Amino acid sequence: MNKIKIAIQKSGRLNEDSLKLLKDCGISIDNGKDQLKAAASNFPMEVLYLRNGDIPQYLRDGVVDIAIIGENVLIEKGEDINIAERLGFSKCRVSIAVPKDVAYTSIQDLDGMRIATSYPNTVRNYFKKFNINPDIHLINGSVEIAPNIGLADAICDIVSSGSTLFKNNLKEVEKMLTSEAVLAVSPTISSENQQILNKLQFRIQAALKGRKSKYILMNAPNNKVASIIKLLPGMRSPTVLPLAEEGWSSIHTVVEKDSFWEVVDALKANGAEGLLVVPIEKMVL
Ligand SMILES: Nc1ncnc2c1ncn2[C@@H]1O[C@H](COP(=O)(O)OP(=O)(O)OP(=O)(O)O)[C@@H](O)[C@H]1O
Ligand SMILES: O=P(O)(O)OC[C@H]1O[C@H](OP(=O)(O)OP(=O)(O)O)[C@H](O)[C@@H]1O
Ligand SMILES: [Mg+2]
Repeated sequence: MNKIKIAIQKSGRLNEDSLKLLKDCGISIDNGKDQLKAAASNFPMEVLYLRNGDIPQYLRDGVVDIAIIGENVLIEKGEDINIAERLGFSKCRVSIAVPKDVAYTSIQDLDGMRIATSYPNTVRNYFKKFNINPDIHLINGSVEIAPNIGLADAICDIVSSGSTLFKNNLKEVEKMLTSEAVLAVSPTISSENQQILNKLQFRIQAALKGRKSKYILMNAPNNKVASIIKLLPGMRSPTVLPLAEEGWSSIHTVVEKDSFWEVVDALKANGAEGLLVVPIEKMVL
């Protein structure tokens, strides 16, 4: 039987969330420890555990059909590779930072400066827009230490909380791009595997939508139901059921996590009682 080959980061920031997403899609992977290749038992899929940085080339060569990869890596070395789905985890940005005590006014200050980075193409392309030719020093890890050891005047690296920059006495001066984990597709994917990808994407979308929403249930006196319903979005419209106690109803609906607390405050102010909040596993619209 034909199987789709997916690349997952072997170890690092993306590994755990990538496997969790497959699990949330109902896909079980027989995972022998330290195996570089594994098969799903209930979905036509084979998993290859690879370095994030190597994945664009494997996609291009058709060694794998799809991959979960940091978008920033595609921007660096996979501009020709399509993104099928944005996955919402491993959010970060790629930025330029300089030592805290350096006065920085604009990007022109970096003309002729040495920049340490693992993302040379990203830096070059960004600086091209400003007509600046940077002196790039390629480093594969611990980039933030470069200015402190006299190796560079500035760095370009991933920033998330900013704590690595802070610990190394650096300040972020240019945000070049934002990134998140994405599902990338090989340009050579076969039509059979494209069918399997469509099935997978359907499941991913249901799992991601479920993560973004909560199911809430509440009680309210019947004379408050109309005003409460006005506050609720719902997938089509909220469900209203009579309670055993005369004059009361139970209202059920789906609320997006981002607006959740504002909605709950408004519901309480409008007479809702006994609110229950339940996580949603999947949402198929
Ligand atoms: N601090 C962070 N916060 C959020 N996302 C991050 C962070 N650091 C890295 N990422 C994202 O996770 C991806 C993988 O990062 P990680 O450091 O695990 O691996 P890597 O060293 O870039 O890759 P490789 O697997 O080739 O060793 C990055 O490309 C980026 O998209
Ligand atoms: O802004 P922060 O929240 O501090 O995150 C940024 C840091 O995270 C990543 O490193 P990671 O911890 O993945 O180590 P690595 O350099 O070994 O990849 C990245 O390379 C930065 O150094
Ligand atoms: Mg890293």
